[in-house]
Amino acid sequence: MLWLLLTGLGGTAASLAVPLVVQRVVDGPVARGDAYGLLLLGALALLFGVVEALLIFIRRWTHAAAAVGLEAAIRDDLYAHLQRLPVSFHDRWQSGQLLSRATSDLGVIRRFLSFGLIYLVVNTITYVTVIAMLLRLYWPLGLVVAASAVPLFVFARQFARGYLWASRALQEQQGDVATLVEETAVGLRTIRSYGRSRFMAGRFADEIGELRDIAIDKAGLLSRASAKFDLVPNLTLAVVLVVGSIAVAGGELTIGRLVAFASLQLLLIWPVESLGWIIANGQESMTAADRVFEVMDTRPAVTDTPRARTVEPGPGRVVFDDVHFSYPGTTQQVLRGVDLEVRPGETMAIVGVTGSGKTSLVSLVPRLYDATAGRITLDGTDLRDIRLDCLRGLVGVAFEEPVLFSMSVRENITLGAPGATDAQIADALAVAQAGYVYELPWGLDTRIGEQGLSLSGGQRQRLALARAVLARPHVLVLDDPLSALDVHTEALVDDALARVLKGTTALLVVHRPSTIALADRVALLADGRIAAVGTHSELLATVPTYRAVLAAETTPAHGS
Ligand SMILES: Nc1ncnc2c1ncn2[C@@H]1O[C@H](COP(=O)(O)OP(=O)(O)OP(=O)(O)O)[C@@H](O)[C@H]1O
Repeated sequence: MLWLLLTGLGGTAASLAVPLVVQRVVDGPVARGDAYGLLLLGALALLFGVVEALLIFIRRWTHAAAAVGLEAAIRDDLYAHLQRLPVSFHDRWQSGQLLSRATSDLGVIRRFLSFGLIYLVVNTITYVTVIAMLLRLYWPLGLVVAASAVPLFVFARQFARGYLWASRALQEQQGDVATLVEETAVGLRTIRSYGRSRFMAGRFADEIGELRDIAIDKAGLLSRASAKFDLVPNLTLAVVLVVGSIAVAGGELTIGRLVAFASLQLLLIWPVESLGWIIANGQESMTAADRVFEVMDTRPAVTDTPRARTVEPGPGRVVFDDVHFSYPGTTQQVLRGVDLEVRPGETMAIVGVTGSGKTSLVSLVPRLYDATAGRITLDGTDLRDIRLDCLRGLVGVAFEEPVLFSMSVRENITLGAPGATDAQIADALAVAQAGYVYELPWGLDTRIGEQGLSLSGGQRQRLALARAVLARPHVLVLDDPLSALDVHTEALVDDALARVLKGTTALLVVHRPSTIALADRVALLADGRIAAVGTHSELLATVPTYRAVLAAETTPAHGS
């Protein structure tokens, strides 16, 4: 950046020197008919020209590395920050808006840092220097040129205000379009199967149309402002030429001085003309920076407390102690005083009607969210007192919606256990009944498509289950991980899973009675509290609500 600035200033100084040489050429060698003097001054002008060209070359050469380097560094910070932000942040934000901030907004900022900002500094210094030189050459005309800054200032202010609004609108709209593209790509099957392709295309056309309209309005603002900016120096030049010629005729000014004056003034045309573009670029990057900082300034809500420490794996007792929970930014109390003890090595099934808060309850264990009141302990230590990376190493999770990344099968499975051997992977795959991966074209090294879309729902769930099991977690959280499996495969997985669950403390959100059989005990969640805890048969015999919940969950699952 320093190189950019120094070469920018050096180049401008060289170009400003040329008119002063011209003045001396006209008033000296040309007036006297001195050929040798002309050659000398001509060579000097050439030297300045060469120096300017060299500096421009260095500036262009260094600019890419500086600007692209800055952009990459900011993008890196933004991505790292997004990883630290809690799940609740991502619940609230459309991914397209994040995408446009990480891509197009950073591009706008880069353009400003590499061009706009440099030209703003260089052009301002050029402007002030030229005005000072003009005042020195012939002050009455110098004052005329200086006064032309007043209308420029007024136009610039008007333009800046209008443009700020338009830039923000354009960037928001770009985010909305990115969101729509992302949603369409992810939901393509649903859109196709409902025959809504044309409807979605129409919606996209509307959004794109709005983007186009804002962009055209914005371009209109810039072109109107540029025309005004253009007019001012050209009108001033006309005044200078007329008044200057009269002054030369009256003997107050030499021709050489007038030529130098006019040449210097021509050097002002570019800084003034570029003003519109620089302001536009500045306003765009200001709104882009605002948008990036909306993300950067969001403090991660789930973080390590100063007391947080690394703990050694203990027996694995998980205790919920009067746990209350509402999602950030909402008033609805999802959990209202949950008391539950999961004993070491025990598998506890969580059962409740749809929307009763089962997923919310188990999300608190790996601290995807923090309880709003009460506490959860692991072997007697409050979860908030365990370092996050340690806690997440101890707790393995598989959710109903399995997310697979655009990587090989092996990389997907070993996400939580990067050093796992092939034998360990084979064991995990066997538990999850996911042996089908060996039949894929490149076996474990097969790259699976975006979100594993080339696999079936059941296949994806089994991979996600293998991933959770492979990490040999101390506490396993399984949120209905078998919902997409057919009855036969589920039975096979259940058998294998039963062996894994034997030695592990587990929380299992389940709907189907067949999976409940895996659990040692069952907790019934109702009205944000644990209404009953016991073995499946105890609850069946003594708790009518339990029977009702299971009946309600079983009916659609078995399609009868
Ligand atoms: N990210 C979120 N932000 C705000 N509210 C949420 C969020 N996720 C869930 N909720 C609300 O919290 C309540 C409990 O949802 P949760 O997903 O925990 O229920 P569940 O028992 O797991 O349901 P299901 O059996 O259908 O999976 C619901 O009323 C839901 O609307």
